[in-house]
Amino acid sequence: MKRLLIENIKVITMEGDYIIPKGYIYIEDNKIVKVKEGVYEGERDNFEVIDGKGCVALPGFINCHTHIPMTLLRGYGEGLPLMRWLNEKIWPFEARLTEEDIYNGALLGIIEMIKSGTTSFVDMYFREDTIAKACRRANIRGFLGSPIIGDMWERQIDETLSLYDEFKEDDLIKIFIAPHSPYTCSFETLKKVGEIARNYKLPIHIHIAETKDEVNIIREKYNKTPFEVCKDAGLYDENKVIAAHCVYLNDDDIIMVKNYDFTVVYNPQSNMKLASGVAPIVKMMENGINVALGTDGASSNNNLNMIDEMKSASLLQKLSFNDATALSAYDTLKLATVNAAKAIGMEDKLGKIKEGFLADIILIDFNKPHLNPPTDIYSNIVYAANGSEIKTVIINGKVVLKDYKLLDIKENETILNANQSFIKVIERL
Ligand SMILES: CSC[C@H]1O[C@@H](n2cnc3c(O)ncnc32)[C@H](O)[C@@H]1O
Ligand SMILES: [Zn+2]
Repeated sequence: MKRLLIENIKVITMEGDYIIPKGYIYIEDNKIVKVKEGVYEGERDNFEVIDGKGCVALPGFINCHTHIPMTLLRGYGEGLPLMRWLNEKIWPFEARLTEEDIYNGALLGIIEMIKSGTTSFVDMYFREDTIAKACRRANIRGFLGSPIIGDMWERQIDETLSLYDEFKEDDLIKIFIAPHSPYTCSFETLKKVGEIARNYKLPIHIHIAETKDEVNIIREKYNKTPFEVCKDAGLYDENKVIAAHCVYLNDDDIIMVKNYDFTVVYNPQSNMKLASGVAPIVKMMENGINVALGTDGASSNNNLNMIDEMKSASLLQKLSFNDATALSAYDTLKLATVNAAKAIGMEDKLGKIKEGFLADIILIDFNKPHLNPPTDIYSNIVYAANGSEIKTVIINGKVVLKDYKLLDIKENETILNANQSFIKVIERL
């Protein structure tokens, strides 16, 4: 059995607002066995010990909406709104990606995420089998959905089912079903996806109501809102749904989705960058809808940093509702941890530092000028931190980042490979 002890540590448990001012976290294999105030007094033979002095422990962040290999498209297709961005720049580039490029982009994204405190991500992209390999290489949790989009949907559903077969016993990888959106999937496709999700108990990961253009396209085709179309196709019935964006929803949509197991994933930076709009997150939360947080792909953000995203998330709601009390720092932290764990059906295993939970933990180094004085640690993490303070990252009980250094992955080589992939794709265009 592997034993890991983190001592002299302040712990933000995310169990209510319970903070342990100075204590220890004791981990056996991949589970948290003890979280306690004070000094560990048991025996110490065969232990890995981390001194957490000056650090704050937090559950690892769960990025609930990504397209991880899109790190290769960082800075590509700048300055366009969604539909032009996709049609003119992104989709032609993606059509030329090889499996190797996808692996290189995924590994680059994964190390960027680990170094900024993310320990799980919910992804939608081509070749999730390859992305799973990158997850295993880096020891990160991936909730992976192979896209269902356009006319090839029957073959794409088969792909999802074979991935499900391959990974159903996996510790780190879980397979989701991922219809791209109501504007790129037919009604028949959405119906079939709903059925498959029910039969195999696969959570659904989809984009809904991201832009006004989408709402207009759907209104013209169906005379309904995007949320109504998905409901009428039976997508929500008995299924767990994780819907990215949800910028444009009316009061009836809000009342409708709150009756289902439905999580809205707020992507503030992507929505600002593509000028898609501001999702009414405060209103959704007041109505009891679960809200989580995602970065979206690196091409519409342009990073995968959840600390950065939290700051935008909170500030944008305050500005949009003209209310400084809106989306507090603590509630914003919940979007990236507790609410995210609920979104992926892991609320009894992830999102808190709690006995019996999986050991996905990050240590934030508060010995930094910009994090002092530590008057309000929630506010310092959400508004003052920038990700560069993530000193140690533990995923599934394994230390993957220690003293700011990745233990198992060569960072420079990963960067080089991704840059070479980008150049090769451009040559193929
Ligand atoms: C078919 S895999 C996922 C697909 O989605 C594209 N994408 C990336 N960001 C967005 C977004 O904000 N809205 C809609 N689609 C998006 C990505 O480029 C892939 O083609
Ligand atoms: Zn997206």
